[in-house]
Amino acid sequence: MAAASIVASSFSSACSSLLTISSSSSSFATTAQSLSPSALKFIALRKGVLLKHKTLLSYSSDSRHKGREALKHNSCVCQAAGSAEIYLYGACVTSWKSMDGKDLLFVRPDAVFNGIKPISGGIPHCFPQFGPGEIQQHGFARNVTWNLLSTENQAGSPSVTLDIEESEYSQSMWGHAFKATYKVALEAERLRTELIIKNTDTRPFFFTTALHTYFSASIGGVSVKGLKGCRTLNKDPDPKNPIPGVEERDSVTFPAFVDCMYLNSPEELLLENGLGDRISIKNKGWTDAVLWNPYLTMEASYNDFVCVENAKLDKVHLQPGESWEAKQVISVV
Ligand SMILES: O=P(O)(O)OC[C@H]1O[C@H](O)[C@H](O)[C@@H](O)[C@@H]1O
Repeated sequence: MAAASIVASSFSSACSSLLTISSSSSSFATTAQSLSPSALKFIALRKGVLLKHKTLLSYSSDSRHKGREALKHNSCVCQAAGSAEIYLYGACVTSWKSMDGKDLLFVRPDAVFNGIKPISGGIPHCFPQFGPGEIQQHGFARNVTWNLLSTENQAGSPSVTLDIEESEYSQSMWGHAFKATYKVALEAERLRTELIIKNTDTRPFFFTTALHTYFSASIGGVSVKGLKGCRTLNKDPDPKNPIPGVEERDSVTFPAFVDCMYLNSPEELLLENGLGDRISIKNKGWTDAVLWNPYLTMEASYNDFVCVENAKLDKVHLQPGESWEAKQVISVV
């Protein structure tokens, strides 16, 4: 799409770029913004038409989230029926607001938006490795800038599609050619994501992966239902040597530190976030789940979020030309 390619080329050198998608009954807008120390570039699309493209010469960097507030301040997006923000850096969805304007995702107060480390919050990717292992914790997909491939507005559901391929940086730690394609679509009271990993190499490879979703919460009131009977690998106390077990509770709560992997989890989990919201987390292809709350190891913020992560913890083996695909839909129920 022409407008999308303008967005991509305008922002290729930027250190941090943001897409905002929003929907309402009568209008649709996608904006892409980019921040560099001296210039903020801004593009707004409405019904697929390029509306604005301008460069602002300064921004304030003194907000808690270094640049995030400045970016939001300069966006012009209708939020009547929900909205979502996606950074090209890490293809990280940093905000998903429902109709009433409440943000159901959480960004940690220690998050930075300067491209120096992964954005700590929202929905970061873990790829091509979940957790510790041969390469850096949670892989590299969360700390590289993705390309904006296209934007769409299908039946009032705005979406963006991003991708990454191997680079000198990725090959310095994982020597394979691949393509990861990630689509994020905003629907009424739902956020849908689709991830496709393709082996574009001449040799087979394997990977593990996850969507490390941070939900806004009041941890004392949080419960996750749907995991009873699952085999577990408890990463507490040693993430490198998880302890096997079986989940026996109907409803998992968070009275202390939690870091646990659930194998062959169901296609739907129900999260009560302790703030009055009941959130359905559905998936296809994400066969496992991870629950994490750092408790007092992150004293400043542990009370305000819970991570419920769709994951693929068994190695996915792909032959040359093969693809793996998984979908997640989160919705307020
Ligand atoms: O600090 P990060 O690298 O983002 O990882 C944060 C957490 O992610 C997952 O939930 C893992 O299960 C945890 O062991 C890890 O501490």
